[in-house]
Amino acid sequence: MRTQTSRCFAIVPAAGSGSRMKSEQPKQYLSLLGQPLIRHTLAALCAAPVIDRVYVVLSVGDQEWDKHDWRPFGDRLVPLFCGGASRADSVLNGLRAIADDTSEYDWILVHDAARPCLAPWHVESLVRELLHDEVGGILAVPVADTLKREDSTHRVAATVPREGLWQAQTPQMFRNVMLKRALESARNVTDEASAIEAMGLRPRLVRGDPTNLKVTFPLDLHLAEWILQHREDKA
Ligand SMILES: Nc1ccn([C@@H]2O[C@H](COP(=O)(O)OP(=O)(O)OP(=O)(O)O)[C@@H](O)[C@H]2O)c(=O)n1
Ligand SMILES: C[C@](O)(CO)[C@H](O)COP(=O)(O)O
Repeated sequence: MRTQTSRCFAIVPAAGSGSRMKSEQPKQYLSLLGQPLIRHTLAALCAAPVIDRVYVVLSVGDQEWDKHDWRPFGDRLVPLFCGGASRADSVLNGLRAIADDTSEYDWILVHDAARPCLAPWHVESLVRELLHDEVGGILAVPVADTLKREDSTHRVAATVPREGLWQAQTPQMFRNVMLKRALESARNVTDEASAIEAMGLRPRLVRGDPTNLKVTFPLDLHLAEWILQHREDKA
């Protein structure tokens, strides 16, 4: 799955505050099956043979990282204390921080710290589908529900056709140089693909599944727990 000229690296933005979780701790450190949530995320990425190294972007003032033992991951895991004001800023700061250790044509897989249920097959499908792609792409799932647009009174203004609509997930995989250029000129993007699209390019959609959920609201923590427990039961 590798080419001789380019390697794959992961960047994990983990400098958010998790305001929608309404918890005292940043959500990436909340306990999930007895471990910090982010540990599940990093373990999944560090276990992927196709990924050379995992860089985790933490906020400059992170008080939690050093309270945990990360030695089992060895030098496959590198913390960078350079998070920014937005997710896009954190990713861009991370890319700048690793510039000397990566080449322009290496692949970068950006994955939210807040998606702890990443499975080996998610990473394998993404890399297999995109390794020879000119643009890169993202994991995503087709929208399954009927979509409604609201009016100002919370009544249905319209039913929006869902054909061709997908929900973006992570990892999002792009060439180092292209991603850096895209994020340097991007404004208010919530994912890497949006920055690439703004350059006139069209990222590929690689089908994932809903188990790779983002922990955003308190209920999601319970869903993530259930997913991981049942996946472990199957192993
Ligand atoms: N300035 C920021 C904001 C977000 N993130 C990271 O981006 C990922 C996805 O963002 P989201 O789920 O929105 O996390 P938060 O910004 O922490 O949550 P909220 O929007 O509820 O505050 C998370 O892993 C989060 O830590 C980041 O690295 N730097
Ligand atoms: C990148 C992302 O996970 C795709 O679904 C998502 O956009 C990031 O979350 P945010 O809440 O928009 O920061």
